[in-house]
Amino acid sequence: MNERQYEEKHLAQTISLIENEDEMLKNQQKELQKTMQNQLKEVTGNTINTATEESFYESVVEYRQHEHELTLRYQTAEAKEKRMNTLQTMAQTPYFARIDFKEEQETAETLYLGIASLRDKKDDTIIIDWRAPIANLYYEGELGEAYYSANKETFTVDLLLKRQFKIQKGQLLSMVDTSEMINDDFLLDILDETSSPQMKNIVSTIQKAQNRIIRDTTSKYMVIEGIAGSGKTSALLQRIAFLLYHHRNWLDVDQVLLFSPNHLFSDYISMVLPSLGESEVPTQTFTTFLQKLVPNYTIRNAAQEEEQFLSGQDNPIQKLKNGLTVLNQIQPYVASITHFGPIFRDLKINGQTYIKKEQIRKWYKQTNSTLPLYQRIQLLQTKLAKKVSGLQKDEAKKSWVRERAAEKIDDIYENNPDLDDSEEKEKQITKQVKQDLVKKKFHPLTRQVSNYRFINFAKQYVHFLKQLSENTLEEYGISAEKWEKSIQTIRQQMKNKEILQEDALLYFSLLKNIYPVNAEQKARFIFIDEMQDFPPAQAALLKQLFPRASMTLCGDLNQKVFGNETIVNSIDELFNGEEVTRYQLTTSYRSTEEITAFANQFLSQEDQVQTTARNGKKPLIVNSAFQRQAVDWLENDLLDETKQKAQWRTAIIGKTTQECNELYTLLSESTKENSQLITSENEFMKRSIVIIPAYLAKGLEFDRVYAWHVGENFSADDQLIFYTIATRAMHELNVIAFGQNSPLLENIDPKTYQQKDLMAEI
Ligand SMILES: Nc1ncnc2c1ncn2[C@@H]1O[C@H](COP(=O)(O)OP(=O)(O)OP(=O)(O)O)[C@@H](O)[C@H]1O
Repeated sequence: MNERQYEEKHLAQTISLIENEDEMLKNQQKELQKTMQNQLKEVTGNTINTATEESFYESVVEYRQHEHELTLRYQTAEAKEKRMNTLQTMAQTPYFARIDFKEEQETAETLYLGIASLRDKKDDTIIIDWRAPIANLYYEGELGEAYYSANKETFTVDLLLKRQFKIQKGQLLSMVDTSEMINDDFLLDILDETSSPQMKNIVSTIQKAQNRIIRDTTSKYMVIEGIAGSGKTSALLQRIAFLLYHHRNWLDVDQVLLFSPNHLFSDYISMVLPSLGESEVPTQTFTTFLQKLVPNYTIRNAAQEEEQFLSGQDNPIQKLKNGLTVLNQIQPYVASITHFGPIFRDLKINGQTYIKKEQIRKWYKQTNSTLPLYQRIQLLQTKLAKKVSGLQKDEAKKSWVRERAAEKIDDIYENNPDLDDSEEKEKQITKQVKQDLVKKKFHPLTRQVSNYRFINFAKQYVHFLKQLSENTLEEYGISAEKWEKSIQTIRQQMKNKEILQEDALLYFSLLKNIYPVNAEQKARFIFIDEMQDFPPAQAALLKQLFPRASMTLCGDLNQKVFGNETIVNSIDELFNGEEVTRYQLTTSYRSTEEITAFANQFLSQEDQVQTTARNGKKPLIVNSAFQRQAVDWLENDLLDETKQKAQWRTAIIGKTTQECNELYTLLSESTKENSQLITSENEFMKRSIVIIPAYLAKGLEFDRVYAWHVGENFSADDQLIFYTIATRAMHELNVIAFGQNSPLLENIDPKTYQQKDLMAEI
């Protein structure tokens, strides 16, 4: 038997083991639904009959033992369900690599690496989880002396073999032995594959630099910077899977918060964790997160709206609020109002005042003045609750209550003829009815007290904004007049129960310092993707809310598409004095060398060394005389589907939604049928050709990209937008220009692209 035949046989045996375990768990699930007694009787019969490979179960005893071990391992129905999902994925691709090694005097061992572990009937390990410490030998070890660490100890082994497999649908397609890193051809093979509407995992080809990020369990705060397509998102998701495994004794998916820039992107990455055998971690945008904290207002996220992204103009007020300056002033502000107390409001029912704000302030002043504001407010709340209950007692004595109660009692006795009509019973019922009547009337008041609505938060927020120093405003170039005007707008918005995201954040932070807000404290790991578009104030709030949580931030300053204040420049201030581990990823796995070289010319940052993994065609710039000619060329080119291109996913990326809409109307009916216009983050990519504006395309990737209409609409300041568009392409990039020339394309090196001049063809 040669090596290939050996591996094929091993693969078949492994798949049968997987199927057997799956079968066994399925049966266990069924049995769980029956009674304990039936279960005991039936388990043996059922499951043994279903065993497909006779030799597998040598005896009932052995089988029962194995079953017992499985039961112990996957105790709950939920764990069984999860394991069965994993087994289904494993039945297609049980493993992707094999390592052989020898530990000191021991005999050589062979381990296969997969998305989860698998044991045979003797409980011997057949497949090891890629996240197990020893699996690191595959990602980092070289043949010969190699090391791995487990439980803070380092073990030396003699690494004898590293073999990679390509297995699909249970079939061994190829295998290759490699000495050092993951074999280049193997990686290239994977990178050459066409893209898919949903991101794939990279478990079989994780690169050394990515592996360090994924397996870092010591850094509390981590910042990953890297060029477009260097696998930041991939590493981040693999890291989540790794941490869920590493901390499996206590970490649950609901303790992981994953922030993504928009819903379209969330959908794109949603299958990665399930494909690794993990439950999906619900991805959220910061807006949806904040909305839960500020439920009384509808949050508008103008920062992510297209106009702003396109105008490229900074909105100084928004910039100021999204930075750390204003947020940092909340605590001192709250300290400054503690003596006098916050702005109170009358407690009213239907316009009638029951407790005046002046009275509330008096009671506030009686609370212990050495305590911080939020504790004094808690004491005040207790006092108010008592007062409201006193008011209720007084109310119960009023004539309307007596009259309504008498009516009710008549009704009660009429409807319940058998009811005990003794004097005592009637007295008891009357008391209850009176109480209920008063309670109902006072319900709005009790709610106001329990929700701390005796404080006028909207007014307080406005007061906070008003006292911001002129110096602070000046720093951001904001005149006092402009500031005042913006405050008026906020007032109006809040009256309409609306609030801008940057205000909602500050408003919530203010609330949090005035009374004890019950925000969920569960998060232990926070992940932020595309951090270049995540303002510092947002990260700071997360840090305040979850002080124990570890944070992983990743992004690329070069793909900053919103003209906002960015976290990247505030890292030092944000993590003031705390250690932040920084990682850099400098190889692009997405785009070919040619596309990367072309796109790099639009970078504004001082750059790191960059490498790429693959080669392809140079990007093509198509110069057309007018729009119709450009559309015709585009439609023709889309039709030209050679065999390879037939499977490709294509994006036509416009600078604006408007331009995308316009292009769509110019397309022929047949092109329209085959393509999908995406203009909102709430849509999903369904077709293989999408027409999409730049700000929605960030983070996504396509086999082929057409940058639509790169003319005078792209100014010299739009470099980063253009960079983001160009780096969405994996294999082919076309830049379609018409109208006046764009200053962007003026100074680029002619050696980095090919050109097609349609004007000459007229
Ligand atoms: N180690 C790897 N093995 C195979 N493919 C990889 C590897 N690392 C990254 N890739 C692939 O490269 C592409 C880009 O990865 P990813 O989207 O994670 O990069 P990114 O840095 O987040 O990009 P962007 O900055 O554009 O958002 C994906 O198709 C991903 O599968």
